[in-house]
Amino acid sequence: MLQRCLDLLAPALERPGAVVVDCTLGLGGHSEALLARFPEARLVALDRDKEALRLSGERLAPYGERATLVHAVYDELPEVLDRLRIARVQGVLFDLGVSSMQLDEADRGFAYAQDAPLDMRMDQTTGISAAEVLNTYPAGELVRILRAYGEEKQAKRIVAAIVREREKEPFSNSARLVELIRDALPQAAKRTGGNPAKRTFQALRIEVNGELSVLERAIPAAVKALDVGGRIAVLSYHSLEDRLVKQVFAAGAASTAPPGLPVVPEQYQPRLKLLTRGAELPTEEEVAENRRAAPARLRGAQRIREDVE
Ligand SMILES: C[S@@+](CC[C@H](N)C(=O)[O-])C[C@H]1O[C@@H](n2cnc3c(N)ncnc32)[C@H](O)[C@@H]1O
Repeated sequence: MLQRCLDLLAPALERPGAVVVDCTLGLGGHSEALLARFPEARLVALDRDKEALRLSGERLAPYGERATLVHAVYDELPEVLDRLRIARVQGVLFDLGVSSMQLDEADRGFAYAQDAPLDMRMDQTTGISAAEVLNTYPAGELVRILRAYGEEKQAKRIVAAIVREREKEPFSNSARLVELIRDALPQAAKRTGGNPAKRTFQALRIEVNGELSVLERAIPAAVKALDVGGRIAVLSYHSLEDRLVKQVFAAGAASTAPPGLPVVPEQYQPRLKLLTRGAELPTEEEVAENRRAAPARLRGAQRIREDVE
């Protein structure tokens, strides 16, 4: 889907002095593709994970001053652009979720397939770990998180088992949680939806990193940073993220005029034009090449009007 992101952003970036922000640098694959495809553009790339910045810094070193890498959470985009004295940008890309590096490095605790300390913080310099969430949150709060962020139908059952177990001994590693979930679920629930621990792990990761609240602030901030004509592309990997992106784009693309006006004045006109019909999905070939791309959803929009303050 990288190619489609690049095509979607292209009309805004094929000009001298264009600035594109990669809000989710990761290992720098998308950033490198942006620099290669748009030779006249400057890249600003953010990641909250210092290890990602270190690795992609080496990868992007050949691009010299065209690439500026910043350790930041993506809802800090307005402050980052202020510091760099960049007033407006022509493109923004989000490739949400965790990177393959984070999943593959067992000791980060994101993967349910390997035993590791239950950390799950993307920025290991701040915040609380997944183990602390499991060991300290009240049962009702854990049920809410599993339902809201994991869409886990068996939340009550799983949380009852967690609370029972943590009283005997606090959680520290992933294998014990995976085993507990497998034992807690009824047979029928185990047969559907892949690994039974998948939804709980997703929910914990979202809670630990405050992912949805950060995204809720970041997408409108990114739209606001766009120049008129500028474009934004967002790749999301679960329905909660995609729903949020869809809502922000739909609100921007709608007129805010009160009903009954014969002519819609400028301040009520839409600020965004949608560039994708619904969400675009990966092709069969893309999924065959990379199984982690299977749940991807791409949405794009173009800024077509200034805000009227
Ligand atoms: C799916 S990966 C991006 C992979 C990247 N496109 C590449 O080509 O390697 C998502 C990255 O976004 C980072 N990330 C997730 N949430 C973030 C946030 N709120 N602020 C900044 N970075 C974030 C993660 O640390 C991770 O490195």
